[in-house]
Amino acid sequence: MYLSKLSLINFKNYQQADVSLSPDINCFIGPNGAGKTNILDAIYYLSMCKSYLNPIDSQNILFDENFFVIQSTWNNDDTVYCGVKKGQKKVFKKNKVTYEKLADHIGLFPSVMISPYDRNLILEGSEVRRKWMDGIISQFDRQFLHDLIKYGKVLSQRNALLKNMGSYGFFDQESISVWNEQLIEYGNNIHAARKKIVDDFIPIFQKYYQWLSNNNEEVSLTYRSQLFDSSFEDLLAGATRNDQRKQYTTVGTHKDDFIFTIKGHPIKKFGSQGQQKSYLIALKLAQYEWLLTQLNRKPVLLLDDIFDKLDNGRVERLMQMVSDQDFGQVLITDTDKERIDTIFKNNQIEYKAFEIEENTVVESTLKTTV
Ligand SMILES: Nc1ncnc2c1ncn2[C@@H]1O[C@H](COP(=O)(O)OP(=O)(O)OP(=O)(O)O)[C@@H](O)[C@H]1O
Repeated sequence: MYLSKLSLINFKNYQQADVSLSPDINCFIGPNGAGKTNILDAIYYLSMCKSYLNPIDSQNILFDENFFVIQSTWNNDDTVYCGVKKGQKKVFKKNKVTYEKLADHIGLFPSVMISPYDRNLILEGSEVRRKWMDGIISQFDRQFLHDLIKYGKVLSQRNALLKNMGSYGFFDQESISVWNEQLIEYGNNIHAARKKIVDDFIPIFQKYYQWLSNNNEEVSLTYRSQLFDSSFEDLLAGATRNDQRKQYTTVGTHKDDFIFTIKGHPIKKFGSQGQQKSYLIALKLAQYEWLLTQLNRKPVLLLDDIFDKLDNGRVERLMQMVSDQDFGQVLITDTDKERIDTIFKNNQIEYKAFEIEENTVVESTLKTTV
């Protein structure tokens, strides 16, 4: 699965851009703010029907315009179209046929982005990590996505009821129990799916981290959930008073977390910047391998600003890995032409280069040949 052609109209800083890509490695080079990440984000849109960076579609329209269009050709054959117009519903088409539900598109043109914004996975609260893990599962497990949406709806109804009862100063266990049943059903399914993926995911993730760090450091990932300690029924029963007092649901899978550690300690506190970055890259490469296995198609790998904070050994091992045949199409951004050229020449890797200047993408003459 690879993207052969990409055309942008009024997407972020691009009034118009047309790019013909190599099925292997593509590098986008330009100064800060040139629009390198925006190219990767356009591809992420085609894959996931949304921006990786800005969830508000209309804010991805070029300033002072009222629509954007992203068009693409995949494997020189399939076309995918994304159109956003202010005040209108987003339109997605595959081979000129409009999707009724965007969810039907997810998983057909998979991609994995590795970006400096992934730091949030380590630094922020548990919600970011749950969303990331749930996003992976949802790409191949429609039932999980359904259960997740239902769980969210039931949870907000239950919370609204608790708040309502709190403000009127009464508590009716029977009304609450109506929601408990559904919460338990969907919650147990979510827990089982998260547990399954983590069990399978850990060895893949560790394999990539070992490779990157040259077997130097031991890392782990643990799924933490209240459902490991008690059944959901017992948790809810035990939390009745607390829920009543706090006026929201204090137990359940919406409290789950994924704990990231290095040498047995939280990576957030005890990992260096390079180790944290390596950890995130290994997580995302594991995500890549996982999706490839589940979807049976190679995702496009989007590497944004990947070289920053990594030592030369890790950079070289990473580039050797992604240029290997296990990976398909790769897009890389960097500010430094010389660095790109040196890394690829040293590793005898061929690539196609693009330079970005003044909101224009130009195919570069820079190209290494093995
Ligand atoms: N809706 C928009 N309309 C016009 N320009 C936009 C819009 N959204 C973002 N931009 C511009 O896009 C540019 C940022 O692009 P991008 O993040 O792709 O840069 P980059 O080349 O990756 O930079 P860096 O090397 O600093 O990471 C900024 O100049 C920003 O003003």
